[in-house]
Amino acid sequence: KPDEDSSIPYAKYGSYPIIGHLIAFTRNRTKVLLECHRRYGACFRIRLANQRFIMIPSHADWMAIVKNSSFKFTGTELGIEIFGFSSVFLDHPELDPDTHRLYVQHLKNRDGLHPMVVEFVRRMYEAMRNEKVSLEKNHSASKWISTGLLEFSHRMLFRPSTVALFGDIDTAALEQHFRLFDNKFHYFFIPFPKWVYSYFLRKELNARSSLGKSWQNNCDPNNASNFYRDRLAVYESHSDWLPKEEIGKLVTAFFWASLGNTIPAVFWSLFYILRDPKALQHIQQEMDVHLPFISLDEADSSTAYWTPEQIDSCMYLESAINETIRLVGAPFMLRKCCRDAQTSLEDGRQINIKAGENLAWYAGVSHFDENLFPRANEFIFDRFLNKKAESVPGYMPFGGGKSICPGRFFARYEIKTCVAMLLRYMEYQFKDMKAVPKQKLTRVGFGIAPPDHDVPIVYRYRVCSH
Ligand code: HEM
Repeated sequence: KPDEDSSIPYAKYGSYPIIGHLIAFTRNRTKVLLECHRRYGACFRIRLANQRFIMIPSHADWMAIVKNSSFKFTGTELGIEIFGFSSVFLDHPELDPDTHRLYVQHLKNRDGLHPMVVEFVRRMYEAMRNEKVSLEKNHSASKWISTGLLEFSHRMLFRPSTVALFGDIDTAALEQHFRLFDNKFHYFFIPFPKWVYSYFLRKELNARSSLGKSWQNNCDPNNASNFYRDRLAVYESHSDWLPKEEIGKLVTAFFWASLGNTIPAVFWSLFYILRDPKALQHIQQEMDVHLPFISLDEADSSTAYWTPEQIDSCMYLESAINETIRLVGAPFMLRKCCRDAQTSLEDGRQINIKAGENLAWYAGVSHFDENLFPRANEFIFDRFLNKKAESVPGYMPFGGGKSICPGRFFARYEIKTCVAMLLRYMEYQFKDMKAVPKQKLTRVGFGIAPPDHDVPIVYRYRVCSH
């Protein structure tokens, strides 16, 4: 376009007329962006059908953009596209600071998070004990159970996480709708005309609206987290303009955010850790020191389960999970320029951005930068040992700036608990140790993509958990 900054080149690599980089992106977006970064340097343009983006590959340059108030995070607009929010939210920006205050109070704060983690661990024990007891009743406790590692991760996380956050609700009813919507989630990012959704994604649209309705019907569940209660109270305080139907959509968005990336993160963490004998040895050793032995058979309401502090002490486990998330966590981060602006790049250039232009950063480029992460393609379980992942340059699987994922601390506790519980209470075998799945390509860029196919495993509960 004539008034755009001509010093920002259009990346010809992988581009076709009209659709731009869409096909190359569908095939392998990490490869395209790494190659464009190599050819065009610190700033270039790409096009995905009718959407155009200025890519900023360096995380240091991106951090300058995130701090610049001319570039806005368009969360509400994304919510309209993905979760069908009404445009009424655009006229009520006051909901945003209220929501972020609750994130700080409950999710980003050690004291606020504590009861939710404790509840999650308790629910996890409960789920495992129930499964073990029912297997024993059927006299099949010693039999190996065949499943897929992704399915296993889903089952491990779904109920304990949902009830820890939202209280005693019928998770089975939500589960089918979640699976349907989640499976096609990525299509809702593409601004197709409305008829495309109603025609091709009708089941998913129905699943999304069923989720919204079930939150409306479950507006005060027992044992909900303080976070959820306070959140509902905030919505209530805006009831003069916020209808119940929209509240259902807001909760659906949070519900998806709490699971959509965490289930694949559990899968990949188990996948990498369980297949790395050295990682396993270190993690088992620290678990023996820090996580007390609680028999699944004896656990009851008076049991003192693993505490967040005990889980915090498992440093190798923390490092291995951070490393897993480096390898598979590759969100696109977006900002919209709201007034003509300038920004300086690390290479000394100044670029001009016009109001309305979109900027994007992609974690996959930094996470595989050999200068930042030597032997970047390898899983090095102790890479993050004694490091605060948050301050490692270029490490941004949870985004950055104001819109950074508020659930990242809770997610880490969840993943650590899942891995530790499996190691403590189960025996497992991979059917094929050599098979390495790829990430589901259409999902890459939205956080953590699940594998393109499930990995067969067998498992059974240990006879004696002491
Ligand atoms: C490993 C698991 C997870 C990953 C990789 C992840 C990643 C992300 C990313 C990349 C974003 C967007 C950041 C941006 O655009 O700057 C995000 C946003 C968000 N995440 Fe997570 N997330 C995870 C788990 C969770 C959990 C467990 C929760 C809730 C308990 C959660 C709640 C949210 C919410 C509410 C937002 C939107 C924040 C806003 O509106 O500003 N996430 N997450």
